[in-house]
Amino acid sequence: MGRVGVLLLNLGGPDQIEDVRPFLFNLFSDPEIIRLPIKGLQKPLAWLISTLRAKKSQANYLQIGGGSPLRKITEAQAEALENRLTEIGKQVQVYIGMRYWHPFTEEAIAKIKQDNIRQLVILPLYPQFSISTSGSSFRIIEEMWKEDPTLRQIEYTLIPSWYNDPGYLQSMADLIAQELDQCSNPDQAHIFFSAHGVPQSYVEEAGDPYQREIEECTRLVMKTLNRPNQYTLAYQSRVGPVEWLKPYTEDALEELGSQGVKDIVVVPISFVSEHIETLQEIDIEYREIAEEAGIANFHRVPALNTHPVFINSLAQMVAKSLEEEPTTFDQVTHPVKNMKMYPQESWEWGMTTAAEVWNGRLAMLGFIGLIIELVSGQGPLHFVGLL
Ligand SMILES: C=CC1=C(C)c2cc3[nH]c(cc4nc(cc5[nH]c(cc1n2)c(C)c5CCC(=O)O)C(CCC(=O)O)=C4C)c(C)c3C=C
Ligand SMILES: [Fe+2]
Ligand SMILES: [Fe+2]
Repeated sequence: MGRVGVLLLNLGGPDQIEDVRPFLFNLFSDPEIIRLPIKGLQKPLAWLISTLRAKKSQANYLQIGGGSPLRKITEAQAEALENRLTEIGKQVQVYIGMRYWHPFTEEAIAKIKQDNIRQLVILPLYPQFSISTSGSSFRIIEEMWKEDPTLRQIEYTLIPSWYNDPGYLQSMADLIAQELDQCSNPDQAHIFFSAHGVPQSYVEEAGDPYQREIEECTRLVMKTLNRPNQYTLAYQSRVGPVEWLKPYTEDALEELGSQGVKDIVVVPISFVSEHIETLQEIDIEYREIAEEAGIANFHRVPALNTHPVFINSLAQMVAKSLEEEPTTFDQVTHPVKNMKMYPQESWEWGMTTAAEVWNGRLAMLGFIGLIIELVSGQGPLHFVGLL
């Protein structure tokens, strides 16, 4: 057996404030994030939205020190995983491939080639699969594989999602229990799972398994926790004009407040590191909404980061995956039958409901409106909440 590697996939985040706009441009250039029916519109629209959104997004990053902690945390996770793998007798090199910022997935793959890795485990740091996250990363890797015969000589296995892994569930339950025990009346506190949202159409039209995996994951975390607390699942971080998975976090908080709930413990469930949506959105924005709704005691469970039980669970998944038969990307970029990744034949003008909806949306926004917005800073994108 030749050299062995693990490729950790993650989203990436701006390291400093100047990175915010180009980071947003990369994000909105991804057809798995904004699904446009015409390829040629993707880059101009990404340029427009990233330029218009940059100010608001920068203000949020400034509230958490001017950049995302994601790179440092992911590096610490990679190092901890490598050490744990060594302890269990596996000599493995761990690489980090971010989708929208440094170190990019392309850079990681170049190093993997250079280091002459013969066997590779591809492990997204997203517990649940979504077309918009793991799916998008798998797609660009698949494209690199198709174009490069040297890469095709690497044997690889891929772990599409691991929301039901017992070690992961245990580490989540441990952190929740610790936070509950800081409440004055631990059994009375309401556990509030806040998952990152996706547009409803991903689940309903494109067959994204994300919602099902999130629901199953929260159920399993509660089972592992084995406490009598009530719990709620809601979805945060909606952007843009379309409907996202419901209930929205802000609505669910208000509802709990009106029911007289006084203590909540918020659990970020779709991401394993601290990042802008835990440190800014939950800790600042949602805390304020909760307090205004009368929820006096707002607790938040920290992200897993380098929790030893969690790192060990990743090491065990890698060790198990190394024993498995090598796979092919097609098996994995389509973990669910009939799930629609981009590009697809049916994403043609007027051919599908999705395309029709987009035709309507684009017509509705209108390029004139976009120009008004650019010049005045006020217009349709403000109105629909993209900015
Ligand atoms: C499982 C987690 C995530 C899903 C699912 C997801 C889908 C998704 N996101 C956007 C738009 C944006 N996401 C942004 C930042 C961001 N997204 C995630 C995770 C998921 N996104 C993380 C962890 C981060 C932050 C990284 C960091 O800097 O720490 C942003 C930029 C920030 C902002 O301006 O608000 C946007 C925009 C869409 C449209 C989408 C599903 C289609
Ligand atoms: Fe996101
Ligand atoms: Fe956000």
